[in-house]
Amino acid sequence: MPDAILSLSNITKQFGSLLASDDVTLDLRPGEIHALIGPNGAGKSTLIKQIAGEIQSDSGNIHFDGQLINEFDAVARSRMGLARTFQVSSLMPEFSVLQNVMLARQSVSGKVFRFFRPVLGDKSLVEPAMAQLERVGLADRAQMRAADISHGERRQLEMAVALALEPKAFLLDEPMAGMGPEGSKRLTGFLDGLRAQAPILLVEHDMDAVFALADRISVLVYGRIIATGTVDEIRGNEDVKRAYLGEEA
Ligand SMILES: Nc1ncnc2c1ncn2[C@@H]1O[C@H](COP(=O)(O)OP(=O)(O)OP(=O)(O)O)[C@@H](O)[C@H]1O
Repeated sequence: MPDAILSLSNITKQFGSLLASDDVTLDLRPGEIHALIGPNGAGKSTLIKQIAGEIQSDSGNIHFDGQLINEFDAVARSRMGLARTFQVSSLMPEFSVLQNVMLARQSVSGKVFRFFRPVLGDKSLVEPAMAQLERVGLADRAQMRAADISHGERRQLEMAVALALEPKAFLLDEPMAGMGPEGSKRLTGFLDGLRAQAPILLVEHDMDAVFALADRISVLVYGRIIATGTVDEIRGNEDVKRAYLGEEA
């Protein structure tokens, strides 16, 4: 079994009397899509936030790329190559589509700028940024303001920004949300290929996408992982059917 790039051991997080993460242990291995599913309020987003460093766990350890990262803040984790995407806040709406990707590129280029202007004038960033836009199918929108593109295109742009960061792992929180059937299909195909670049921890309610993509699935219910396994194992698991999948499986 290949070494995990990301591993959580015995993570707990309590909000008042609510145990949002209850002794969670899971890992993400090279080349895989590991889906995290579960009912509303099960604690999926809370877990992603702890991995990304946005909220602190009460106990447990998180290792990423061979290091214990419990004490690292979100910026440090993202610099290490942990890419959290599909947060609209990560885009700059007034900048062009191309400029958004250029800004992401410069953050990994090692150059430090205090202001945006020098970045946007750096011609060496244009070509790699355009290449990322080509990959996600957004090259023809390069000069539009990020604020003016469609919802689906914004998702593609977030993906291009994530790619530009050259991450070692992706954390994707409901990428299919708000997408039409056509958009979901396109994104599913894209994510399928993306796992070759970096493994993906995928939180998603769209079960068609999860069953099509996941190498492994973990099921979270009331903050606890009740099962981890392949698509077939999870579909056939009686506890999972009772707690979440019901007729859907
Ligand atoms: N900052 C907070 N303070 C108090 N309670 C919180 C906080 N954040 C989340 N919760 C609670 O923790 C539980 C888990 O929430 P979380 O958003 O992680 O679930 P989820 O599985 O992502 O749900 P969904 O599928 O609806 O997005 C919920 O009961 C939620 O109300």
